Amino acid sequence: MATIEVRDLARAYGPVRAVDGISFSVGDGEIFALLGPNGAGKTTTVEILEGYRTRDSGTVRVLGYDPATGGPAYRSRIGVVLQSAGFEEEFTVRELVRLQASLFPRGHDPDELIALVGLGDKSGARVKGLSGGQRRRLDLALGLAGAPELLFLDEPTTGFDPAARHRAWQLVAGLRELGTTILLTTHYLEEAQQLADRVAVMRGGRLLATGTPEDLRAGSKLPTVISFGLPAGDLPALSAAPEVTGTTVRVVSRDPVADAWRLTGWAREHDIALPDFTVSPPTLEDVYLALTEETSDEPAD
Ligand SMILES: Nc1ncnc2c1ncn2[C@@H]1O[C@H](COP(=O)(O)OP(=O)(O)OP(=O)(O)O)[C@@H](O)[C@H]1O
Repeated sequence: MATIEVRDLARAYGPVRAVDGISFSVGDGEIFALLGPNGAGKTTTVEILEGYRTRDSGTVRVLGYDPATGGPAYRSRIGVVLQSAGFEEEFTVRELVRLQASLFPRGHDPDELIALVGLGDKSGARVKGLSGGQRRRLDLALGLAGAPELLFLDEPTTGFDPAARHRAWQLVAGLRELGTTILLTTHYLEEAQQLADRVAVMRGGRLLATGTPEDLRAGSKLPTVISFGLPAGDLPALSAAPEVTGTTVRVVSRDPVADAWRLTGWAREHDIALPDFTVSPPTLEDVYLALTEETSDEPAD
């Protein structure tokens, strides 16, 4: 059974159709990323699923509950990591995590959790002395404190340095091993590509595409780009005309396997170096940009 089941969900604020009839489901143990530009309707959707906002129409089932009426029984089974939780600044990290864990029937061990998010050496520090990235890690520890079956992660690594981001990714991957279902929103496409089993791209309150990152890339029809340092000698015929910028050659290939084969064969035959030879298929970011730029803000009915 799906952990999250959303059918024809809609919510307007006055004339703004923030969520305009979307349907999707998230399977048990799946990591699902909701992507989209500012104002796409992600937060509205997520907050309806969390039970913090009302909907105008549509059906929503999460862990078998309707979040609008699930009350404390529902809330005790989910974890929420907000973009900017307001903390009690005078508390220490350990005090806050202990307090949060004590609110749930089967909370995690606070010290283990603090170590898990990499705040072990800050356990006794007051919140007011934490850096922005350390606060986000504390957000994560607080979201996990109740050992939730379903975790809502809203832009979990905004403000993280690269090492902290990789740690957070490992942490989320570890949660997957534990079977936690995760609904993630992020503006980092690499994060979605790394973590998500499936992604949904949203804009103007609607879903533009849903699928695995690989499905979206394969379905995008975006080209693979072959690039290399400008070699001596005339290049062989390729599926598209090479573009030369400075000392770099770029081929927006229509047939990457054949072009790579022709180029490498030609280079070996003539003993020519192809420095930095790279074959780059479209990334999730390329697909996302193509999807969201193609579509106007006001989808026609
Ligand atoms: N409480 C509100 N009152 C009025 N309009 C709102 C309210 N909350 C959101 N909106 C509007 O609804 C639309 C969707 O907003 P939402 O916050 O759901 O988008 P988002 O995808 O989460 O954006 P971001 O990436 O910036 O967080 C926007 O046009 C926004 O201005």
